[in-house]
Amino acid sequence: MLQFSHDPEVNTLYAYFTELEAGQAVESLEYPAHLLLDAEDLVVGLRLDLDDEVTLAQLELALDGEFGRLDMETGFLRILIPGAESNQHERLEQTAILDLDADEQILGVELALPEGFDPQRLARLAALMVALDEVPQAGEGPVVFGVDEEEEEEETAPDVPDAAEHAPLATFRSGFVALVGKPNVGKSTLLNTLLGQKVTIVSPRAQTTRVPVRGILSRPDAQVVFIDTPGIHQPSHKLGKFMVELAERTLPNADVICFMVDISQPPSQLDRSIAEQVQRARAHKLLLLNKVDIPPRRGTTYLEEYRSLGTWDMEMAISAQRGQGLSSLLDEIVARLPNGQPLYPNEQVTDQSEQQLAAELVREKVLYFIQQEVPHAVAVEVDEWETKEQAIYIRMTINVEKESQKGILIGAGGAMLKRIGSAARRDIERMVDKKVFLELWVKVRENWRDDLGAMGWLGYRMKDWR
Ligand SMILES: Nc1nc2c(ncn2[C@@H]2O[C@H](COP(=O)(O)OP(=O)(O)OP(=O)(O)O)[C@@H](O)[C@H]2O)c(=O)[nH]1
Repeated sequence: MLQFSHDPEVNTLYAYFTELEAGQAVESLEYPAHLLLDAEDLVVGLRLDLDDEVTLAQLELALDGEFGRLDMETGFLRILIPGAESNQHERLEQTAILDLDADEQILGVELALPEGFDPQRLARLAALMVALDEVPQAGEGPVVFGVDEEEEEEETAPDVPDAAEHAPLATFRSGFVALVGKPNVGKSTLLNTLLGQKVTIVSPRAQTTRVPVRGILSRPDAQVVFIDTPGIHQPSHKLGKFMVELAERTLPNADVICFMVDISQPPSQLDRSIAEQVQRARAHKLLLLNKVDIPPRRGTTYLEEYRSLGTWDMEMAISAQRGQGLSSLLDEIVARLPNGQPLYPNEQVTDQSEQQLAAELVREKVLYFIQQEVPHAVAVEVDEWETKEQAIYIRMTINVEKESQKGILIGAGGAMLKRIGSAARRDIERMVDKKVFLELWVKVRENWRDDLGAMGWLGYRMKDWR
């Protein structure tokens, strides 16, 4: 487990490798530390320069996860958030304090941040941040009691009043809102943040979303049915063609189209051609300039270039990841929906079943942990789902296209598959609120992405979307 807390009052970042309770940490050690940074100078992890005094046994918690790596030669312990890459680091002036328990296990680290440190540089850690209940006392270790989910939602999701009581139906609004754009601009992140829960998977890799996913937001005056679409791209196989076709099909039926772009990057040819398609639709058209939290390179903003891609009812700068600008966005969307009755029951949040989402969560972990092309060749099937009183037993097959991909997925001694399985299991448990036993198998289905029969078998069938 990896979690962080930030206490701006004492300008300290805490990283925990286990759930801590008051007084658990009884001893401490000090070592030089560095912040690990990504290409945008944002913190994605930390490095501790350990020495021989620290034994491997003491590092069990720090290394028992998808985040910790120890370089035996240098003694560098690197803690990196899943999916991140770091190519630079920043040495901290003060040594880090490692908190140890009675068994001398290293439980977590306290890092004094440099003076004037901009907390926005911790943005990448957002998903792993927990509330700090109490400023730790020296030697006592940080005190944390899990995430307060309600509080977390309030921070990110816009304030949506309880939908139990409707406005009179004559003034009630409802309709479909398509989220479209090229891969990786943040469409799925936006949907999850708007709904305050995960209904669609997210990854740093392009072409994560494969089929349209509906996310339903109900409030007293309106029901908005968002459609997260696959990123429109130049397809190189039948699966890609299927994904793009499904995304394009949402355009004619949408009441509002949110054309999403990544404002930290200049527009590409793909942005231009998607903008042209959007312009041809009859819907209201909003230009969403996402990722405003990323500082523009050399002060350049691409606002004018994006603006000139079409005629927009409105443009809005947002950060889907941090929830910035989303309340006003929601109001602007609702104002453009037609009068109409709710399309789904109030309590329904998505059209995805738990089984579909669980399979997607497994694919999400593959996208996080495995490099190169392999994740794109993966399709996950649920073979068995048996709900007992206390637990759910799930068996899934991860399909790949080649034997070599199967090898990568399983990893040495099955290590990679284990890693994927335990990360996915944790997420599925959170979703179903039950203990989960997850069994994963890997199977080769040669070139399934170019085989319509196999695609259909794996759930990518055009007639299901007519
Ligand atoms: N800095 C920053 N990153 C973001 C923001 N929104 C999304 N991201 C990141 O951008 C990457 C892509 O996000 P997704 O939501 O999967 O993008 P998508 O447009 O749905 O991608 P496809 O499924 O490939 O079409 C992920 O690593 C997100 O964490 C944002 O507002 N700011």
